[in-house]
Amino acid sequence: MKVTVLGSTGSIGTQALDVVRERGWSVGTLAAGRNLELLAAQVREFRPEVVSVDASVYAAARDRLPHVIVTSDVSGAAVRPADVVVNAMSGLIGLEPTRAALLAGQAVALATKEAMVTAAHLMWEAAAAGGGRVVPVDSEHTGVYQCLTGEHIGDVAEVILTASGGPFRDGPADLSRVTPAQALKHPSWTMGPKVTIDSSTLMNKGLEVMECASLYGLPMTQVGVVIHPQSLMHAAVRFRDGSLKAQFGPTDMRLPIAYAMDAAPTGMTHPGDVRGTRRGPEVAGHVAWPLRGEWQFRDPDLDRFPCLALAYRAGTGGRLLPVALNAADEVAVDAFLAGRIGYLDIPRVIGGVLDETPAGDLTWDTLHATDAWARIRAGELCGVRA
Ligand SMILES: NC(=O)C1=CN([C@@H]2O[C@H](COP(=O)(O)OP(=O)(O)OC[C@H]3O[C@@H](n4cnc5c(N)ncnc54)[C@H](OP(=O)(O)O)[C@@H]3O)[C@@H](O)[C@H]2O)C=CC1
Ligand SMILES: CC(=O)[C@@H](O)[C@H](O)COP(=O)(O)O
Ligand SMILES: [Mn+2]
Repeated sequence: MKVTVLGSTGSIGTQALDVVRERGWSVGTLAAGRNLELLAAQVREFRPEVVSVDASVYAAARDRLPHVIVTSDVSGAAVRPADVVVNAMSGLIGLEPTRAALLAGQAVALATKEAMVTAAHLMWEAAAAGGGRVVPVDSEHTGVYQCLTGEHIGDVAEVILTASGGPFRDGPADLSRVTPAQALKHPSWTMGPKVTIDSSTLMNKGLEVMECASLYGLPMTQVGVVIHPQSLMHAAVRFRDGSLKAQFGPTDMRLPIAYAMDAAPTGMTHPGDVRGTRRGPEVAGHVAWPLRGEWQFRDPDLDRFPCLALAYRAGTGGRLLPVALNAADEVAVDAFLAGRIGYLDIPRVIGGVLDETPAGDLTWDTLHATDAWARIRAGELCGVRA
């Protein structure tokens, strides 16, 4: 199998290449941002024909990688011939390459949750127009996909996504003095900085509720969240007869990545279009992972973690609110990591932006205009400490 990995130097990207190595697949195209050191090592090992890098390091990349075609056109990289395209870019920058890949009829293993959060119907339109297919990489959404395999989407009563609860699930009571270093200590997963901070505020789970509704064509009211500190159950689906099916697995993203790569060529062309897949061989020695210990489940505390409520608000309101929420969150998380705002300013900034988001329908033009506006407004609100 020939693979493209966008965001190859990140947490998901490097693990996708672990799967490629373990399975003996080949790599045709890699896209990274600015980490030329790691990209050069990946080029030496996997020998892609083309690499894409962020425009700011294009000249340096050409000097450093003379034996490979270098571009800064990541959407162009996304449409190059491949059996599967793994999109592991973080943030809204991953949107255009996802759309380009779907329009070009690619099979996409999609980690970039922002695509389905902000622009689901534009993604599905692109898939319909170009013949592209998509399977989610996100651990909860592959869990839902696997639970839905062989079922009828009309029989779903509720989907439940698990959340670890993040590093502050049991304290401190006062979150106002939380530091970036504390928030970056995820209790169960090792991930990139943006998604790790989002996990600590429960915004990650809020984005995932929206992602789930978009992928499976469900209303927000049918997607719930439960805190499960062990991060071993990833999702469950409750059916109308009262039966509950759950997906469990070790906390290792290589399993969802491998599953999505196997499933993408027969993946979804429209919401809820779950076909399943023949599973590939054992991933990272996990077949015998032990069923031991205590597994706990409890409700999330929306007062302590207002980001989750903000995400439900944006997802339920729909239209341009998810775009504004996503942009405001990206700006607020950056500002928190840079020490410019406090931890509790994150929901304050996002809520302020949502309050002022103009009404309007989602198109590519309104998406980009709203994203640009929300980033500016969030930046202004970051300058104002509560
Ligand atoms: N990490 C995880 O376990 C999980 C992540 N996800 C989702 O997957 C996505 C990726 O997350 P994660 O891997 O943690 O993020 P990281 O921050 O670790 O990685 C982001 C990747 O995007 C690359 N990138 C930045 N700019 C560009 C560009 N212009 N062109 C191409 N690539 C670029 C970065 O490159 P560079 O470093 O070279 O600048 C890096 O390779 C997110 O949407 C996240 O929510 C979902 C479930 C689990
Ligand atoms: C691995 C994965 O899918 C992450 O999105 C994970 O869900 C983050 O952990 P939280 O449950 O703390 O958000
Ligand atoms: Mn997840």
